Amino acid sequence: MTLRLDDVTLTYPDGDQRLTALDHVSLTAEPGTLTAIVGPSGSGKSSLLAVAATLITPDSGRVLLGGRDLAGLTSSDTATVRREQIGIIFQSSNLLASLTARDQLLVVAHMGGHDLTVASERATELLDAVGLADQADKRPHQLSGGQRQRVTIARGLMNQPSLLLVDEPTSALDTHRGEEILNLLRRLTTDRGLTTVMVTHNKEHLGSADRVTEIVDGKTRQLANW
Ligand SMILES: Nc1ncnc2c1ncn2[C@@H]1O[C@H](COP(=O)(O)OP(=O)(O)OP(=O)(O)O)[C@@H](O)[C@H]1O
Repeated sequence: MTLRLDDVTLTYPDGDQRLTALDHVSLTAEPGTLTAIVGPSGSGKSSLLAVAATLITPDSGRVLLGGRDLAGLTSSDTATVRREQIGIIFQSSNLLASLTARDQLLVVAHMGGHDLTVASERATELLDAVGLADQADKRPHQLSGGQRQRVTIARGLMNQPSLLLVDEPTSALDTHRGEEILNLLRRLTTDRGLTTVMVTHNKEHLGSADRVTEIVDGKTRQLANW
């Protein structure tokens, strides 16, 4: 599904004033494409992801998913959209220490009230897709950082989202493992027709992106050559 942010402004309380985190931001991300968001610390990248994830309602402007304006939805409908259509891969992956890779995925299906037989097949398929078919019974401490990030990505895809939001997927990884994760995200985006929006600090990763949007002081601009 296409994600569209249309003239979105978001402010936070800042003493007795307001701090503008997103300043009339517009952005369109299409299915099967990977959009990278770059910008200095504090420029509004995480705020942009949080708005796209429906976790924060902007002060003004519209967020549309598949042409549907999310502002008109009740909070319970918004939660349903988030659960069924949006996969979120945030920096602190929050894998549960006591669960195997496979159970990290199944717990998502369990919370979503999904048929567990279908979920089990899906977990097997996803662990295979991220290259962890033979690591399914390992717990987080038995996996490398790159493998843990793969589990997080597979978990983010468990509910078959159409929009995948990713915050700094390689921040804890060395260059080689980071590249592998980028390649994986690129492949999953293409193969599954995902609309992927990824925040990254790493300029070397931009080659994998279809579009690169820079954000500075809450204002976006699309970079030339993308
Ligand atoms: N909950 C909040 N309350 C008040 N101000 C906030 C809040 N969250 C973020 N901010 C401020 O909004 C601005 C944008 O923050 P945001 O986290 O979106 O930037 P960022 O580009 O993701 O930064 P980083 O790269 O450091 O994670 C910053 O000035 C930040 O201090």
